[in-house]
Amino acid sequence: MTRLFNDPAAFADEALEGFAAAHRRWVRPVTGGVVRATRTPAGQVAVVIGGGSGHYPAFSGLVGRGLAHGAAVGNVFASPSAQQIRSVARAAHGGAGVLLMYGNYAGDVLHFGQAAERLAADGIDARTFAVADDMASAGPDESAERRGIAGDLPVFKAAAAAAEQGLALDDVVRVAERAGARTRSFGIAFSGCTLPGADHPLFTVPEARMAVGLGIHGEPGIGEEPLPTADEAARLLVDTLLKELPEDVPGPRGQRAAVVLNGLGAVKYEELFVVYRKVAALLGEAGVEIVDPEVGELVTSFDMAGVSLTLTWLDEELEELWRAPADTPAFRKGTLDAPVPDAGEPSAEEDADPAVPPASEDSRHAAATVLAALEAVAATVDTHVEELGRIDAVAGDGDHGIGMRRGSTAARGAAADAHARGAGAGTVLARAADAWADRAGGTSGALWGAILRSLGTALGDREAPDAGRVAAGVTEASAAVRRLGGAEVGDKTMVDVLVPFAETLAAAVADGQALTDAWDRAATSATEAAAATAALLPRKGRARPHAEKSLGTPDAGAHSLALITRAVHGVLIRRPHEDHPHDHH
Ligand SMILES: Nc1ncnc2c1ncn2[C@@H]1O[C@H](COP(=O)(O)OP(=O)(O)O)[C@@H](O)[C@H]1O
Ligand SMILES: O=C(COP(=O)(O)O)[C@@H](O)CO
Repeated sequence: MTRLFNDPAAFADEALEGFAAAHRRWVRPVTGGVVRATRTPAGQVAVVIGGGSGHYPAFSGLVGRGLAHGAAVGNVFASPSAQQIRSVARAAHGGAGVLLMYGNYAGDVLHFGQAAERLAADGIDARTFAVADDMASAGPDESAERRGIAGDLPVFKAAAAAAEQGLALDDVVRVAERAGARTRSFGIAFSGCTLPGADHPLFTVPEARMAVGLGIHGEPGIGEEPLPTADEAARLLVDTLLKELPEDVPGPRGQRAAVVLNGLGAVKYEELFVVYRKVAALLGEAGVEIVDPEVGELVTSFDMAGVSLTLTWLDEELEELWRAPADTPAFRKGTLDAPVPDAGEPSAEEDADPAVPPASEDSRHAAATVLAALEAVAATVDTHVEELGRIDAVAGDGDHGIGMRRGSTAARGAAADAHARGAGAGTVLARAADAWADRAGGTSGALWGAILRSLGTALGDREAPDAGRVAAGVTEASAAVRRLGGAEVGDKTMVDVLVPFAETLAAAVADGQALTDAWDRAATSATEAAAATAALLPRKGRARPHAEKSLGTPDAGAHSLALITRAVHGVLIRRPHEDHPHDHH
């Protein structure tokens, strides 16, 4: 249970604010997260890590000398937005490039990838690396699909220590890749976490049972077994990790390994030590030499009761990097001179109030309908916020409603602002797109940003947005989401709704139907397609490792998209004159 909070929607921001206030010796707040209190030395690669809130000390607690140069922090269990990441990276940059590091989740991959592109456009050499250590989330033949859990720590540390040694960006990336390839984790859980403001946990485990193969977002385990003793738990963790060694490790005997026994939030340190005692004995029996073990809370999931074991198989270089000193709020090793905080550069803020480009009267008129549509989107998301969270919690992380509400509310606000300043339909949509992606983060934030951006580009600020333009915009939005997320029809994502919606709309418009009627027909096909996702097995995103559990429940993002198309139709009916904007002339 998370008991102490104010407005749940403000929880992540308020936690970050308090964290920064409490750790001024190490960090200073910037837009989107924190950076080291000390400036990144000129010529040193900056390692910027990040992810959702709710995992402390990941990610902000790992910022300091010897570890990360900055951390971008998203909302609860949602990746930070590309804009947040870019802002943190610009503040952390020491002139020698940036390596962005995060756990392998759809939202993080999308936003960190976009941030790297924006940094490149700013003239900063930026690379990305996703940690994928969790053995439970995909088999060895699909190891690139694995999610990142407590293996984040040794992989981040290897790369950051390499940066601290002065290695060039290419070499820091090489070290990250090598540490990632040699790091595996596996975990077990006894109860799920309860998000701030929620009244029940994201999952429960029956009395006297344990979930095997945990995630760090309240995803249920992939299996269930009787509750073990501490020694049995240790044996399960060690045996699982020893079953899959990296390609270039022929056997455990004689190998040296960094070991992390991680508590997820509600397992006592004493319990962890009882388990560790047996972990150490079993690894010793297998002939593994343990190097600088860490036992404690390193990557958590609010109050989830669970524990995971991580091994990084060391070579000479990785061992030196693992043992190198570090001084961060939550992770210290060896000794470093006292840091000398400096004010650093002012954080790289975006132009807060960019001018609105000129627009034709037709387009400004259409912008009022666009604003009404975005108001209807925010209202329908608000009405269904709990239902969306519930659907997402069946096999995902339960935050779909929260993320969609943050995004759609921000989009409505930005659209209203742009409209009030005389923007055309294209600009209103473009501003709404940026606000949605920036405020929501997460997978759906990135994808909804792309949807609104595509529509905005198609409508523009000049021509009257007739049915043909709207249909072309929706078709481009469908292509953009597939391009960005890599999902196709049948993968059980919003793509299963977006594709039939776009195709039905385009076909009806090509048949000569008015926009209102064509949209009505397309929204009906969207509703049917969303319901049909219940029968699918997820092949992308958070729900993938829990494929069977999701059978019978529709995809959350597919469902929210269908609700939105229907709500927008309500606006088109109320403002049918927008079907025929030229009637005014
Ligand atoms: N690769 C992808 N392509 C398109 N849509 C995706 C993809 N991965 C996930 N989704 C959609 O995103 C929805 C989840 O959105 P959100 O709650 O923001 O996710 P997360 O919490 O994983 O960031 C899913 O229900 C699905 O419809
Ligand atoms: O949940 C996280 C990010 O993944 P999404 O796909 O955006 O939900 C975050 O907590 C770990 O970075």
